[in-house]
Amino acid sequence: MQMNEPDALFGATRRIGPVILDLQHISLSFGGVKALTDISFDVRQHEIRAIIGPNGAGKSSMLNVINGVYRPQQGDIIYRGEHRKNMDCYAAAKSGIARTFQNIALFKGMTVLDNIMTGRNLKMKSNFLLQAIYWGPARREEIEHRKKAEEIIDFLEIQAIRKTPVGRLPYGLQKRVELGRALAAEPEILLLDEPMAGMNVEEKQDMCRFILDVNDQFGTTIVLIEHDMGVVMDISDRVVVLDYGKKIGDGTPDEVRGNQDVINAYLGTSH
Ligand SMILES: Nc1ncnc2c1ncn2[C@@H]1O[C@H](COP(=O)(O)OP(=O)(O)OP(=O)(O)O)[C@@H](O)[C@H]1O
Repeated sequence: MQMNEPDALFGATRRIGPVILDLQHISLSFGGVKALTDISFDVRQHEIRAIIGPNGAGKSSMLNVINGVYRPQQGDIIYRGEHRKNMDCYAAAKSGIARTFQNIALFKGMTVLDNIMTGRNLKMKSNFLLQAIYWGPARREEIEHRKKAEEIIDFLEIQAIRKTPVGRLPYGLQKRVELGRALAAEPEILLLDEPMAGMNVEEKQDMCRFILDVNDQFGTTIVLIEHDMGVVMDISDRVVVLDYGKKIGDGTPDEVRGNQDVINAYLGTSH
């Protein structure tokens, strides 16, 4: 699919920009298991890009390649024009790629505020010693970071639970806190692994609204894996479809909906 005129495709009101992440011919195996075979797709600045596919299709593996958890045996990753054979977790986080996980990865005994503060770690400049004695620049920095965390708490409408230990919260709210922690890193690209899994309808609506608001108000580029087709088709600009580690579709929600290979893959798994 030709993507030369993004504004024409996405409408004048959206600020979809140039390609910022380009994955070319990515292949990844675990022993004899081919998780990804020759996958290529790109992500444009400010867009919401979904990755869908049946169970075991390779979606999480793809996110893990993007943020450096997995190193592909073949292929290239071009992020902000820089070519790499693989990403490195720290470098990915440092250069603006944040993510949430399929299974919530928060510190359950810590409060909402403190969990969100952990998302600021890479932004902290003062050294460990200054932080430990909470002196001078470290103190000023801490105040700045807390202010940012409080802004995120307001944005996600979780003021009432800011001092509650995360482990005491219902699942839907924990997912929202996890989003908050990822946002605290002020990412350029946000990777969301099944942000709505296990949620009821109301929680899903809230999460959809927050994802759209993050994209709209902060201009964050979003790459998400989601099983709920209604959600995917409603909020995504473009969708890439994987099946058994291969790409079988890529395009706008309407294009993907009409793709016979995609229809077959989904009908096949439902039997
Ligand atoms: N660390 C690993 N070690 C061995 N095999 C793995 C590993 N991670 C993924 N796989 C295999 O790679 C394939 C793709 O898995 P992956 O989790 O990426 O799929 P998925 O589309 O995210 O599935 P789901 O929707 O069920 O989460 C599967 O066959 C899986 O068993």
